[in-house]
Amino acid sequence: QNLPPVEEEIARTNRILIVYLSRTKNTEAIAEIIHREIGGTLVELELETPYPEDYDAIVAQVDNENETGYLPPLNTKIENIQKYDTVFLGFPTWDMQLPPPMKSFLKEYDLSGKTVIPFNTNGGYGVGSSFQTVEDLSTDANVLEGFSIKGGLERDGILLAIKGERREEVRAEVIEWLRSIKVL
Ligand SMILES: Cc1cc2nc3c(=O)[nH]c(=O)nc-3n(C[C@H](O)[C@H](O)[C@H](O)COP(=O)(O)O)c2cc1C
Repeated sequence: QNLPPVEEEIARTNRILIVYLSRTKNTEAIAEIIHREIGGTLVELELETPYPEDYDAIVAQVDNENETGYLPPLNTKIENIQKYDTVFLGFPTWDMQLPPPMKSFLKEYDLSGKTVIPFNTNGGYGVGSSFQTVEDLSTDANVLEGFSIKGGLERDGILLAIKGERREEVRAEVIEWLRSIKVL
């Protein structure tokens, strides 16, 4: 169709979905930066039964879920996943893996034919197997190069690290990445 520029821009942003999981809000900061740059629908993944607040308790639970392959049921429901052609997926590294709720999301929703773009924060140990698992579970999707950056390290009492001046530095890196994958 030949839409005028403003309508074309609205149609484009209507097809972007940004889904993220975040406990201490580092990944949320990245999601917000992306959203401010390119628009779209921003959705935080919520569980039917939230994880425990206590750090040792969540570590133990996630370990167990990873070992058994348990997929925690989601409270979040995406209406009309078909209307999106680009899906950003944001998550922290947990147990050097993709967090179980993101595995639940990818099992529940069919992203075939879409462009999938992962982004991640971690405690300094990298993405582990998480980006590979996004590839493996996004059947017939076009998975673009992801973005990863150091966030907090709850183990050492560092919760939200992507704030203030650091957030502005990170914003510049996110913009550079969005340009490099040609979505900006
Ligand atoms: C249960 C749990 C497991 C974690 N496992 C890892 C890990 O294996 N490697 C790592 O670098 N960071 C690990 N972290 C740290 C987080 O990846 C890091 O703090 C991230 O920035 C948190 O993102 P958020 O603020 O969006 O929740 C873990 C944190 C939690 C809560």
